[in-house]
Amino acid sequence: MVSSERLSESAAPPPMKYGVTKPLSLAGPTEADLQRNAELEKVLRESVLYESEEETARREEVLRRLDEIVKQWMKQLTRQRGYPDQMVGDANAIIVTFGSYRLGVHGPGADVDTLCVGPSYVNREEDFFILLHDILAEMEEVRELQPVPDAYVPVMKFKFQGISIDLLYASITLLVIPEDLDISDQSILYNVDGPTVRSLNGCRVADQILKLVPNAKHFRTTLRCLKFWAKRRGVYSNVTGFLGGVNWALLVARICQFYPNAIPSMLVSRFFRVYTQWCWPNPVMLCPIEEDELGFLVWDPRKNPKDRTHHMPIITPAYPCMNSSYNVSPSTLRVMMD
Ligand SMILES: Nc1ncnc2c1ncn2[C@@H]1O[C@H](COP(=O)(O)OP(=O)(O)OP(=O)(O)O)[C@@H](O)[C@H]1O
Ligand SMILES: [Mg+2]
Repeated sequence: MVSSERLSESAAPPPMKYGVTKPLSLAGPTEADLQRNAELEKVLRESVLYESEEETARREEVLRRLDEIVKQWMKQLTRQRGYPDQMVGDANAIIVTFGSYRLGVHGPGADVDTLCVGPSYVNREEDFFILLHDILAEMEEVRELQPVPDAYVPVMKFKFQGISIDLLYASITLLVIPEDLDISDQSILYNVDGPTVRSLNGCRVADQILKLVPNAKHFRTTLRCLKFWAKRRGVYSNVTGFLGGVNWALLVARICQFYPNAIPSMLVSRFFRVYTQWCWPNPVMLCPIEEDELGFLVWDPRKNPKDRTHHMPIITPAYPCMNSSYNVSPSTLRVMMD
């Protein structure tokens, strides 16, 4: 005889699949979990992990100003190049955010990662790093302007009204940039060079992460908590071989996929349960790695010998998928596992 419990189990629809495997558990919170969650949220609030309303408003104002500045720069440049009036009228550039600000997990004083997207006739080397640089250098509100054109991801760093900004530039194969440009669309990568793909990648990754988690609010609270923990434990830093913002975000997002109905207090404990048992270098990924249709290098240890040397692969979810934690060494991995 089949028990009624078994019967109802087999009659239920197959569980919704998030990511590359089925969930590990569909359990929701118990009373005790709800109580622990309220305590967790209280601790996060008391630890000043959230910025004030005033700071939020200031960041928004700074982003509005930046958007105005790049739009003016674009019009001025289009006019100087002698394009017809209609094209000057249509000339446009947009500012989009990525990183922790875009994910909604930035704390007080965090930088804002921004990308300016411009048309095909406006380049990074001169138009961005010389013309826009000089416009910014003249402005009262801009301090500590520091161009880094030769970085793996070329960037202009500065403070705008006291807020730290990382500004990247991507010139795409359009003559006019629409205000509602969809950066997630793969066609944006046609005919662009490596630094441009890498510059667009941050926004594409942030968008994908938010799409691939079952509950963005729970994801955010859990990530805030893990970032707080990692900073206190001294393991929050990409450059020193530990994990940075995007790596922690991907690890937490995968836990959210494994436990789609869990709330942050449960997700934090499952995080440690899963990753203390994880068999590295098995990769953590939020979705299957797409084939390299456009010819950009994607993470593939079967094809690329270098990818076989990665100790803790945490794969980005937007084409071209890469390992975001190539800096981790056996010793930093051991420290994090301990
Ligand atoms: N190693 C990396 N691999 C892939 N993308 C990266 C890497 N490092 C940075 N990025 C991209 O640049 C963005 C900004 O990096 P940043 O170090 O400011 O992290 P963050 O997520 O914004 O966290 P934080 O709150 O510390 O600023 C990341 O979210 C990610 O999209
Ligand atoms: Mg950042």
